[in-house]
Amino acid sequence: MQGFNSSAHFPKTSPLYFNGTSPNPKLALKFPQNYRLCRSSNRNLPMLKLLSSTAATSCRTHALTATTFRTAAEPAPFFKALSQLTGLTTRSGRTVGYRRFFCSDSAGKGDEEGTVVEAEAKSESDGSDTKSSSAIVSTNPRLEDYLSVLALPLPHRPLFPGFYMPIYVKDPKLLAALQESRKRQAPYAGAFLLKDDSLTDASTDTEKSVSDLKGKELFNRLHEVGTLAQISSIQGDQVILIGHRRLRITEMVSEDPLTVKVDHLKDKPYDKDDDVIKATSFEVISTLRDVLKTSSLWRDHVQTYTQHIGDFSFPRLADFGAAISGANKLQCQQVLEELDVYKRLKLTLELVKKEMEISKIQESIAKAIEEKISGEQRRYLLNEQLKAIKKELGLETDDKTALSAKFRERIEQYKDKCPRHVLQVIEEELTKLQLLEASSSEFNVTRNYLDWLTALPWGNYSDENFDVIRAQKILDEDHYGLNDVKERILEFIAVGKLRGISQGKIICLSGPPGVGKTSIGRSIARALNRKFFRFSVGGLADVAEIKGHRRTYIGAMPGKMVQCLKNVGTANPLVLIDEIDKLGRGHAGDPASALLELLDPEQNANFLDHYLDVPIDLSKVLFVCTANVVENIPNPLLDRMEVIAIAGYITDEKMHIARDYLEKTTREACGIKPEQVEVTDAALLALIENYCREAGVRNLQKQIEKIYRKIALQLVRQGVISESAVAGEVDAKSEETSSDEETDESAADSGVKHEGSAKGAVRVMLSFLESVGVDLNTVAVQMPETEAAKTVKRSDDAETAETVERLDNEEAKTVESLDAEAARTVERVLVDGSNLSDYVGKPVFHAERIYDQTPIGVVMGLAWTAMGGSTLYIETTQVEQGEGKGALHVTGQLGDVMKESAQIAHTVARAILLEKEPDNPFFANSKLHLHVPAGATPKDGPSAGCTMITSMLSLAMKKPVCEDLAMTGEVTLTGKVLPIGGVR
Ligand SMILES: Nc1ncnc2c1ncn2[C@@H]1O[C@H](COP(=O)(O)OP(=O)(O)OP(=O)(O)O)[C@@H](O)[C@H]1O
Repeated sequence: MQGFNSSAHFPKTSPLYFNGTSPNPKLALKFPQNYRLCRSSNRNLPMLKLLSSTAATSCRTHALTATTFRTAAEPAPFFKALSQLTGLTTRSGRTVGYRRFFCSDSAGKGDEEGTVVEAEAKSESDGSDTKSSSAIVSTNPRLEDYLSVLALPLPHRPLFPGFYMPIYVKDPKLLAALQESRKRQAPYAGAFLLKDDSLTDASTDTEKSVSDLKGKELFNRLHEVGTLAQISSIQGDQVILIGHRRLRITEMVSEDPLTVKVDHLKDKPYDKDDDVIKATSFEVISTLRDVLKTSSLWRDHVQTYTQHIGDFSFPRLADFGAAISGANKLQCQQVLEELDVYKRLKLTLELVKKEMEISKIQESIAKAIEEKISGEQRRYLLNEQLKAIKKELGLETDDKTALSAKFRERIEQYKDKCPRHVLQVIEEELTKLQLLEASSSEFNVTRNYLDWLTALPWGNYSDENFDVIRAQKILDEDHYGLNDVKERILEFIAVGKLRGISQGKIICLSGPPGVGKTSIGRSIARALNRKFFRFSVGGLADVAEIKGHRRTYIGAMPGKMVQCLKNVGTANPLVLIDEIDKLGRGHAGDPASALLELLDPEQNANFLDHYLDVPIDLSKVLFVCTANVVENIPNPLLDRMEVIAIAGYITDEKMHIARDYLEKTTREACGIKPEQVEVTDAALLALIENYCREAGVRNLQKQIEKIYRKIALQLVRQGVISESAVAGEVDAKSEETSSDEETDESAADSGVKHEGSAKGAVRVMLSFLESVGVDLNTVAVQMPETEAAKTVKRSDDAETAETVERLDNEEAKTVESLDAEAARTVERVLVDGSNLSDYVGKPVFHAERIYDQTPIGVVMGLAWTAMGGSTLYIETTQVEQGEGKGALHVTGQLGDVMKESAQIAHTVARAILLEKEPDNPFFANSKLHLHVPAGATPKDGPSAGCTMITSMLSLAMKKPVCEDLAMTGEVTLTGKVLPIGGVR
């Protein structure tokens, strides 16, 4: 124990070796299990080679115990390098402390054979005074005696000498063999990297599949070069291995568990003073140092290494670099297989350089993210500071205060009219708002709620107009006819005038499309001076659309009525509920029932919207609904409505509407002046009869728009042509004018000449005055000048003014005449029956009159169609005659009802004939064929009954029916004609 600091205490821990030296069993007899002695060959200082107590599973190092330090005065080169590498400084003197280096001399050994025995032997041969006990003699085999070892497959990375590695052994036989060998004091095995299976994906080559490999198969999959591994501990199926020296498999000994014969490999001899090797190793160290600066992971590795490595050498450095690099297993295996130290160092250098690049990228990524985060934090902080400063200076109140102030200001205007309970709710919500955190979701809910609550026009009504005359004027202005509707509105106004207030009512306008239901609604609002709001409920299936969502839902909204009130800003608007007969019915409740609450005058004074949650008064709202088919309106709703039917327009009404309303508005919309166009009555009539036969006027309006658009284009085109013609003429005229100007210039010249003669006369006069002795110095100077100037001026001014005036007049005349000419060229566009098809295309409908004279057995009937109605013929002919052949055959795509009604007609006609001509056996002996053209159009209904009877009787009695007579009506079996509906 000479030279050994016996005062040091070492914890007894499991022996995990990082130094690559084998634990000497001899020593184990003398020293505590977890340390052993070596010495620095330089100064013969005993060196305690600490055996790491690092727990294999946690990779934590606990072995921080007393070791001796080398003095700083004699630092070995690698010691210095690695001292820098770890960033730790050594303390000079033989201080007992944390071990941070290893003996550089041992590097010269170039192999991990530096066992204690050898170290002792070496120290003895060096003649050092530190003597180990040579009495300790090993009875166990030395490392090189292990020539046949169990082969352990390593799936992920090779094991480098000096490193430990935990592996999991799933194969129970192999595990038992390992345990057995441990017991036999020969805890060594061979660890070999597994080759990738060419058939399976490397990533699926899991531990399990590794354990499935056995015998020869496993043998073939092992890399030849591996590591002699000490089995440090076995816990369950976890085996901790410590790498010692390189091995090469020579042959297989036994299959299960796989045992192989091995050669122990030694590094090729090298010159440790070789400059290239030194330089390469320095480069490896310096690169490692660079990586260390950025990678904390590496720092741990290096620290562990420097703490526990015993023999520093070039080969060891190469192994170390490769082992801690993130290189893939094949690259690591390459390093393991390389026995040439210089080449191994080079390979390692490549790997650590790559690592360096990766760590640089890692650093830049980390930096970028850090910068981003810190930038956002900074901005947030600054914003908060800014807010605080502004608040302190009184420049800005915080969000909450500003919001509360806004809401208070809004409600201030309705304070007197707003119901008390609403004011109370608003106040409560405002208080709540102040207490809530601005970033919380509840804050947003409250803010939105207050926004809606304060935006409604509480008690704000528009001034109603009770002037019946004015209202009538407005209604007539916008719509022709519709007297029922107009009358009802005037009644409503009259009642309102007498009572002083108007009550909300529900009017339902029903009728075919395009008869003006929607547009009259707008007109009524105008006549009553109410705000207008329209919403269509066609296809509406969600009750929430009417009653609103509950506030608890994300994105909750109030219903349509609340939206309407906010929109119009008054509490008594006219609300047009369009297409009420097309209300949808979905899973989300029954919208018809929700509308009931909205429309019912009994209930809507306290209409409760789910979102708003405070009752609102809708009793002053005038509801107007529109529907195409009244029968489709849910009964409870229909009950509460006052239905006004608009039947559709007859041709005469359509003519008026087209002439006085549609044409006017379309003309204005197209920017055409009334005098520029004329659409004749014949054209309008043709348009109505041959193009637009529907009950409403929407299609008629479209056709008129079509005509006017075409006229507009025609006018613009003509305008362009005549403009260019005018421009041509103006050019010609201006040329003429310029030649006139030239003439005037010559006239001006003659003026000058004239002026010249005037000046001559003055001169004669002056010489005369001189001759009579008058001192005319001044006079003479002034006189002729003044005179001359005056003369010249007069002549100049007069002439020029005259010329200009003349020219102006001429130009004005030219422009005027050209304008007139242009106006003449842009002619009035005339649309009449003959050119109507140029504007609207070929007629859609043709005259239905097929016969000028209806033959026997043919009668004209009336039919109801979606367009309103039309006429059709019913024809009957005799097919066969003979005793008892009486029968009826019907064609023309007739529905069941119509077929039945044909049978009834046959029976009734027979009865009538029997009554009128008892001797006529026509029906009994004739097979009849009844047809209703056009065969492509499906027809149904009972109302053709009387027409069919007439047609059959006409045939039976051989009498034609009057050609301008049409009929319709269902007939009973006894011959009674039932009343019809829907005909105006
Ligand atoms: N009596 C009329 N006088 C003047 N214009 C009319 C008249 N009737 C309808 N119109 C015009 O016809 C056009 C179509 O009318 P509107 O859209 O109101 O029809 P509607 O009955 O509401 O149809 P739908 O049932 O399809 O909604 C409007 O431009 C309207 O001005």
